[in-house]
Amino acid sequence: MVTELTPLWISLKTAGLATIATFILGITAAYWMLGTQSPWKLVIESIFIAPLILPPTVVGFLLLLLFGKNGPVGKLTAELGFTIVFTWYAAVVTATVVSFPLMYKTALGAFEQVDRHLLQVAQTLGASKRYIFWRVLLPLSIPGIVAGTTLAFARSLGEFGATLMLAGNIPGQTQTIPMAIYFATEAGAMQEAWLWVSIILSLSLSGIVAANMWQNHYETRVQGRHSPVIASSPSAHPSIGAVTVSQQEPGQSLPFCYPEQRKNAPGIEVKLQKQLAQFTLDVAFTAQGETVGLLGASGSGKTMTLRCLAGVETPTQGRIILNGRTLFDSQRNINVPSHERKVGLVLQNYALFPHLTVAENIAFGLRHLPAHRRSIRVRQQLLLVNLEKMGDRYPHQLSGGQQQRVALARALAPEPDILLLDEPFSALDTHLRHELEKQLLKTLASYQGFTLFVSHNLEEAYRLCQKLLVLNQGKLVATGDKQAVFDHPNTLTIAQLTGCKNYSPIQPIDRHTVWALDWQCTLQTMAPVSSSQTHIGVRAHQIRFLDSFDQEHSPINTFPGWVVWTSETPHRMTVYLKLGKPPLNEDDYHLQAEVFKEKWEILRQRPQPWPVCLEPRRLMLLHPG
Ligand SMILES: Nc1ncnc2c1ncn2[C@@H]1O[C@H](COP(=O)(O)OP(=O)(O)OP(=O)(O)O)[C@@H](O)[C@H]1O
Repeated sequence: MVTELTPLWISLKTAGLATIATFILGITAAYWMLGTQSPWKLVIESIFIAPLILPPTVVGFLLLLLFGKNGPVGKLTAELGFTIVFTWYAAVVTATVVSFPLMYKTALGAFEQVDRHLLQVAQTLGASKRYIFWRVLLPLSIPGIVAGTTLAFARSLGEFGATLMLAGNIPGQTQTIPMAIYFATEAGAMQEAWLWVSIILSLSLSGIVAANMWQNHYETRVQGRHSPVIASSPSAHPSIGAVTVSQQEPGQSLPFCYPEQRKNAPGIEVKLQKQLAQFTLDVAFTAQGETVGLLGASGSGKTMTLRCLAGVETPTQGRIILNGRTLFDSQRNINVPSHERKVGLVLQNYALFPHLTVAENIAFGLRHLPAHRRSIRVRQQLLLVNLEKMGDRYPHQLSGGQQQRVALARALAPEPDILLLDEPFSALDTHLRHELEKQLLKTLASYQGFTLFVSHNLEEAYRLCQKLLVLNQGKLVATGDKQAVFDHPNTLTIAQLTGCKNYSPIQPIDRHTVWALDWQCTLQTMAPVSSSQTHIGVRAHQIRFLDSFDQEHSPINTFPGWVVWTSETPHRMTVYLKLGKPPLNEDDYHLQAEVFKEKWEILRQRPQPWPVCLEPRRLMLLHPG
């Protein structure tokens, strides 16, 4: 049996060209779909997917209407002096159309898998959409795209029905392997049919096996590789080895100092509203070259505020002015894109680019610099965060604390006007938190811009920031110097959000005396009581235990207190107390007091009740809300 091999070449030629076309069209369509807000999105998506679910003969029929001599494309090509129908080009067209949905869907799935935070951070590092596509989105989608390309090739190779209708079965011209199989079987030439079946099976299966093997290999390299998977342009890869240590070494030479408010530092003025389906953010504040803590319960709008400042979220209305530069103004229709805002963003999960080394991550925002200066800056940033030996590592080869420092170095490298830190310590253990807090303080000491630090942790915010903003359900309920915010919370909500655990409704008795309804006691206050104040509060660590109880000579606001139950931490004891009379059960308590363990060891020896003093200067009179 001598078999003419042209079906093999025609199949390879048409499938190869169709795969190239599908690759370009599928990725372009997927990328467009990823970013579009078009109301026709669903309809367009259905059209993209249709060739996958329609019978091939229907696809062929529709293509015939389009490319036939009376169809719009057919007429156009006729005018240009050629026809597509019944040529091998027609086989390329049909193979492209039927394999397109596979490429499109797989590429879209791969794009959607890429962590959105990576793309947002890339924007804040000054990268354009195009740069982000080539440098972040595409490299991170490679396994999906390879899978899509393989499937598209296999599908193109196997296309039969639509090709038969549009290209026909012309031996030596349009006859592909599937047609050769069909017509060999029809003619009873089973050996020939078997040969073609074996060829197409080997081609398709070996393609899929090769793609799977490559994918496994790729994933192994991504999880534990030592060299980049995707070759990037040399300009984007600074050669940090070329920099000598005689360069400035900020990490070593910087004297440690608390980041004082910088007198001549530029400022930020923020007034913004963001309306969401179930939530409204409404904040206004100003700050100048200082570290400001943004405190608030979960869901109070801290991250949303940060996102609006970073430009990855558009406020519904308002104004953001940074160093005299308007970043956003709804009235003047100004919305500076994220990549032009000069903001540094450090997220909870750090969002390091997993396919780039530490040095490449830091260099990401330094594309505008010439290679040697970029290399120096990367080196400086590595020194600043004490990671000078880690430049060649990949993020997965770093500990959580090291990753956090890389994220900080990356955000600071382009010298942003504003540094936004979204709970950067939340993923770390207590020891590391403290270490990195010290590191952050040192780093911020050399940073001239304004820092907004989001945290749930009151003590952390207190240690790191000079000024505090307290958010409650989307509204700023307190702003000001941290000590003032903690000492004079003003409202019940601020007291609670700043960690006050003891509060009771009050009835005023005179200008400096109230009846605390929940605690069942009369209290003298240092501050005068106003009629609009509805509650009184005292912080747990400010409750005093006196040595002895003397009705005559005890300080004012001293009451007998019984311990209801206790809760222990490594260094402190929380003591739940009932004032005035013994508790009925373990839920019957008035106050929580916190004492160090040493004090507790002394207290616990004493007979109850203990003299509990709520000093007038420690009592906070609170407005509602
Ligand atoms: N894309 C969104 N669409 C609709 N609502 C959203 C969206 N993003 C956030 N929200 C809502 O906005 C509110 C504020 O969210 P945000 O993430 O700013 O809170 P947060 O204070 O940072 O909370 P946490 O401390 O838990 O991170 C929440 O009620 C949240 O459900």
